[in-house]
Amino acid sequence: MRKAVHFGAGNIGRGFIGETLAANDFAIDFVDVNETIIDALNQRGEYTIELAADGQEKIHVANVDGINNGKDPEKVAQAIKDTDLVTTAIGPKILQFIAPLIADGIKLRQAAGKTQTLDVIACENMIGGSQHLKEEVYKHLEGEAKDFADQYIGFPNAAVDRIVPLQKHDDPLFVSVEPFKEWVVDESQMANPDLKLEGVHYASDLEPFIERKLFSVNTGHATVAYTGQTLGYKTIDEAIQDEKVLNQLKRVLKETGDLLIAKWGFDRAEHEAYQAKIISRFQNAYISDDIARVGRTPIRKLGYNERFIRPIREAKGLGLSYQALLETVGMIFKFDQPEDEESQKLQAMLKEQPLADVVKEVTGLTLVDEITKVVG
Ligand SMILES: NC(=O)c1ccc[n+]([C@@H]2O[C@H](COP(=O)([O-])OP(=O)(O)OC[C@H]3O[C@@H](n4cnc5c(N)ncnc54)[C@H](O)[C@@H]3O)[C@@H](O)[C@H]2O)c1
Ligand SMILES: O=P(O)(O)OC[C@@H](O)[C@@H](O)[C@H](O)[C@H](O)CO
Repeated sequence: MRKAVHFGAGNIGRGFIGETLAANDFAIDFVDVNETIIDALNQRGEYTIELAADGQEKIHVANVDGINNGKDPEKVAQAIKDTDLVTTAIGPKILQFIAPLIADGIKLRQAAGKTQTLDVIACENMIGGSQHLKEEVYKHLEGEAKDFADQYIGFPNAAVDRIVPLQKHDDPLFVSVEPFKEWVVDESQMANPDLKLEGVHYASDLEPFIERKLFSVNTGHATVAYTGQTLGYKTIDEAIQDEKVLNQLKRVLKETGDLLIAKWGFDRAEHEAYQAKIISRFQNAYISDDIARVGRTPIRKLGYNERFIRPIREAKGLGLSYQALLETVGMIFKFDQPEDEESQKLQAMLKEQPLADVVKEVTGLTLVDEITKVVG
């Protein structure tokens, strides 16, 4: 049986990556700092996924265990030494913290003379996720270890799509997921192109896929969250029932759709069908997804290359409309969730600094005037 090391035994980690790896006959070492989840994985060696749809089909994932990287970092490096594949779904901001562990694993492979090529796939909602992880890992490698990594380790970018809300069950491993799933990997960046997973699409160029996903699913999802929050809703399914929210979602998708079609030449009818599918996924009555989750880490979501600012910049560059995107950006600045550290940081910045300075700092943007108008 082949082995995989997966960082992040959270919602998408167990709810999608774990399912796909198990279906491809991998034994999985999940790495996480959540002790409850790691202990449960080690005690049971298996868990259950439920599809949130009519019939509520169950999928069984076996041959799993857990490593707590907070307590046992050496064990993680050893696991990487012996593995066939590394994946992550841990959050873009956390990649820098797991990078030293991956570097240590690469050094052990080098010391053991292990020349079997290995791919490290970051399954995060970000453009260039695996290549960003590579940069972080390389900060902990030098000399021959770097040469070894250049030769034998790949960091292919990826796009992963499946809505997995926060889980509220007695069983800490049970995970309810939407039936839809899409995982795309950049084949051109792979070190081991012979290892292909059933259920994963390998593309020669990931960029159109990741932009289509991030600027449709995630820009749209966040729009429902931020518009919903301003109207007092707590979950995506209840917010989207409000015509004002649905209308804002459609306006935003029209703008990102026009941009994606202009940039990548997508067929308009196909893209509109893709958008309609996304709206129906947000409306899934079997899923109750908290606005707090979907809107989480608003400073990250306001980033220069993220789901709002990048399409705004690019639409402006092409002379296309971005008014609805701009309006949603205005709402992000009002996202005030006591349990979200970034939201609290943003609110504190808004109290302490002039609005234009905050806008510039978080978006890295020169369109400060336009944004301050919609926030103000
Ligand atoms: N949930 C979704 O619908 C979904 C879909 C596609 C992509 N994603 C992306 O996947 C990533 C994870 O999202 P999620 O929803 O599964 O989040 P999550 O919070 O459910 O899972 C993240 C896991 O990482 C663990 N973690 C945090 N810091 C860690 C550290 N330093 N070391 C080890 N483990 C650590 C947490 O304990 C948690 O179990 C994000 O980048 C997200 O954008 C999520
Ligand atoms: O994970 P984030 O914070 O980047 O975005 C929140 C949600 O939009 C996201 O997790 C979606 O559920 C997911 O990307 C669907 O594929």
